Amino acid sequence: MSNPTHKGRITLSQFNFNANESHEQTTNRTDENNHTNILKFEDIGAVNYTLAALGWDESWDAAWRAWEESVPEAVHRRYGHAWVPARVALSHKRRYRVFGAGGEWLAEPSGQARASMLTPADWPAVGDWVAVVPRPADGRAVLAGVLPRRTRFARKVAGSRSDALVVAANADTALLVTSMTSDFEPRRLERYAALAYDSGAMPAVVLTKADTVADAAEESAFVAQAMQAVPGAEVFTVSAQNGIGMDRLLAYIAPGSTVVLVGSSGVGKSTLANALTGSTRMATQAVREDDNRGRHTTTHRELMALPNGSWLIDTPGMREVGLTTGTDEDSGLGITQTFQDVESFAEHCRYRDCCHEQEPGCAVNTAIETGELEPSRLQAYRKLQRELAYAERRENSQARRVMNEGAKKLSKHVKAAQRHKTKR
Ligand SMILES: Nc1nc2c(ncn2[C@@H]2O[C@H](COP(=O)(O)OP(=O)(O)OP(=O)(O)O)[C@@H](O)[C@H]2O)c(=O)[nH]1
Ligand SMILES: [Zn+2]
Repeated sequence: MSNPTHKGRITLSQFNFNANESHEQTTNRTDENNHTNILKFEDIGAVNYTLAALGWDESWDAAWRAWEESVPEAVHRRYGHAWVPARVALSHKRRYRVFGAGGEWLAEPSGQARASMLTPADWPAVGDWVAVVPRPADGRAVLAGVLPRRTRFARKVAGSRSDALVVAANADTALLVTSMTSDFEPRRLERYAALAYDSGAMPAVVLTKADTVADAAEESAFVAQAMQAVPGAEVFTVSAQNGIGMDRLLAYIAPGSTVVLVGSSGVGKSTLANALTGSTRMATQAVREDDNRGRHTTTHRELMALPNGSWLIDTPGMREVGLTTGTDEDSGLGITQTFQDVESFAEHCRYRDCCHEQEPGCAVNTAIETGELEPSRLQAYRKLQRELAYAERRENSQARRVMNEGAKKLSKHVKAAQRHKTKR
């Protein structure tokens, strides 16, 4: 596969940009993005990828055919002969910068597509594969549909609604980034791992700032704790400062695959993204191009090509991803996978509903007594379960409120209709 390369130059018009797509509080990072933006491309065809280079494979082919079959006849007649697959590289207020075979377009959903986007989670997200109908004349395209996602990172939309907004789609790997400093916090790593498993992406741990670690022994201690926090995950130690460990990390990221960075503020995600992409310019650093008119150029992309032919998703939204429960039956799956060790002991508890408190025959407590299991693991497990239970309760009460409101409205209607009837 040939290396994807960026060609040409993108000129950005000043546009009030809020990458979060909703009018809510933004992070510093998004604030910095507020005035750089995306919509005007002077150089159509500035990128030139093949579908395979974008991550397309046989199973996407199958998904594409299934999607085409699901599309109503009328839509087929209107667009069917002209639509092509493309991948969302940047999203902005329900407009999408997409990469397709040999070009990029600014895509907007058709009325038909819009009608099928019932909740925010149905809207396209960075990393999504979409069907677009390009209009070669002006670099724009109609977005006709979104292919079902393999994986998704979602976060709650701020406010009272419990809708989730997808901030990164179709990532194969989630790099859980944390630094080997006093910030290091195994419990947080566990939470991020649960999040990754829930998304469907495979977690790997990246321990940053290796240059600040005193010696090999200290580094091994960090690695050991990370391995314990995320059992079975690969652990990488890197320094973006001196480049140590970067080759090993890059080698782990398969060509054609998509990785996403997950981690708290300040752990070095942007620096890592820079080091991985080999670029010195990032989202936050728009370079002044034409002082007279105050224009800026930037290479800012949320879907970024890595030199080995893989893709990195770094969206501002990823920085606000929190624990979401979701309503699908596999919610809680993430916890199970993050706490494989705790749960494998729990299988041997005498009682199926054992809470691992004081119950007789509790295999988890036995494992703690024999030193096979760290007490902190059980504490973290309980804490995460409590948080999930809390989130579920909150969602349920929200659902009840919505239902109550609906019922009130309905009874108003019924009463009004009855009054109307009796009048007549
Ligand atoms: N010594 C050292 N410092 C680093 C390294 N990587 C990042 N830093 C520093 O850590 C600080 C935070 O790095 P960022 O890359 O901005 O962290 P971030 O995770 O993107 O933070 P947010 O943008 O707030 O989410 C900066 O001062 C970096 O210079 C490293 O490998 N070694
Ligand atoms: Zn037990």
